[in-house]
Amino acid sequence: MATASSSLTFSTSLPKFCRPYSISITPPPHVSVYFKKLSISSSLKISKRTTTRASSMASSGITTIDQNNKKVVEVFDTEEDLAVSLAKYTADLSDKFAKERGAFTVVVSGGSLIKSLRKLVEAPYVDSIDWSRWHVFWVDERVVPKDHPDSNYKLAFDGFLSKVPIPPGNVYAINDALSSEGAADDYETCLKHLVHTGVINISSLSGFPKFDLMLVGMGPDGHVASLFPGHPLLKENQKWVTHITDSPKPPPERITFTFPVINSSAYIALVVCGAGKASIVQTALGKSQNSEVFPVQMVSPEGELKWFLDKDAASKL
Ligand SMILES: O=C(O)[C@H](O)[C@@H](O)[C@H](O)[C@H](O)COP(=O)(O)O
Repeated sequence: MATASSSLTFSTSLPKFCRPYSISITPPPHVSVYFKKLSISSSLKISKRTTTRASSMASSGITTIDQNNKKVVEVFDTEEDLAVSLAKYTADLSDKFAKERGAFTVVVSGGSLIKSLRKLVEAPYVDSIDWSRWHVFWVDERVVPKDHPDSNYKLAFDGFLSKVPIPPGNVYAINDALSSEGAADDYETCLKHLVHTGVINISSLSGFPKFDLMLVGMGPDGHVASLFPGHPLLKENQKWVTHITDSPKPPPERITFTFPVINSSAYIALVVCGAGKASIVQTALGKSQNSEVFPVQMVSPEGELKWFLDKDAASKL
C-alpha cells in the first residue's frame, strides 16, 4: 500500500502554517442510575430510573447519568456492541452539527480508539454521513513522519480516513518536518486560523477553541491525549497545543492539546476497553479510595462527557 507521506500534495491556497494535504490514494456522587431493557446499547432509551447506585455496573445496558456535570457512563457487553453504539453517537452528532453550523469538527486520539470507530466505515453510516462537513484533528500526535508505524495520523488514515470521503483539505495533520516544539506551535497557529475562518468555534466561557466532538482513549495509567500522570503539562493553562519530549509512553516526542482546549469541547466520548484499565475506571467513576488524581479525572467538558466502557473496563465498578 502506498504510504501516506509519499502521496501528499500541498494546497497553496492556505497559509503555509496550515497546509492541509491531499491524499492521492483512494482514500460518583449525585449519580442517578438508569437501567435499560436491552443489552444492546445502540439506543439511549431508558426504561427505568432509580436514585440509588447500582451495586455493579459491570453488565451491559446500564447507563448512569450525572445531571450536574452532564456525564453519562454506558457499559457494553462486548467491544463490538460498544463500536456499534459509538458509530451511532458520532453519526447523530455529525448530523446535528452539520445542520446547525455547516461543519463538524472532530478530534481523535491514537491507540485502540481508531479500531472502535470501524462501524463508521460500514453501512449505513459510510453512505449516510455527510463527510464533506467533517474537519478532523488530533488531540495528540507522536512527532514522527506520517508514514511511520507510530504515527497517529497513519493509524487513523489506514483504519478510518482512507475509507470515507472526507475532503483531504479538511484533515489537519501535524507538520512532521518540524521539531516537537515547532510542530505544536504550528498546529496551534493552524487552529487559530480555523477559528478565524469560523471552521472551529470558540468558547465564550473559556476563550479556547470549542470542538464539536472529541473521541479519545485512556491509557492504563489514566493518561488522556499525551497528558500523563504527574506531568507539569497537566497545569498548562495558556497554550492551546503544547509539546512533550519525555512521554513515558513511547515515542517520547509528541504534541498534545492542553486541558483548557479539551475541556472547552461540546462533546467528549471517552472510549475505554479492557480489564487492564478497570482500576483507573474505578478510581474515576467508582468508590475507590485512591487519592491520586489521574489525568482522565480532569476531563470535564463544557458540554457532555460520555464514557463508553466495555464490561471488562467496568468490572471494578
Ligand atoms: O498517541 C497516543 O498514545 C494516544 O493518543 C493515547 O492517548 C491513547 O489514546 C491512549 O494511550 C489509549 O491507548 P489505547 O487505547 O491503545 O490503550
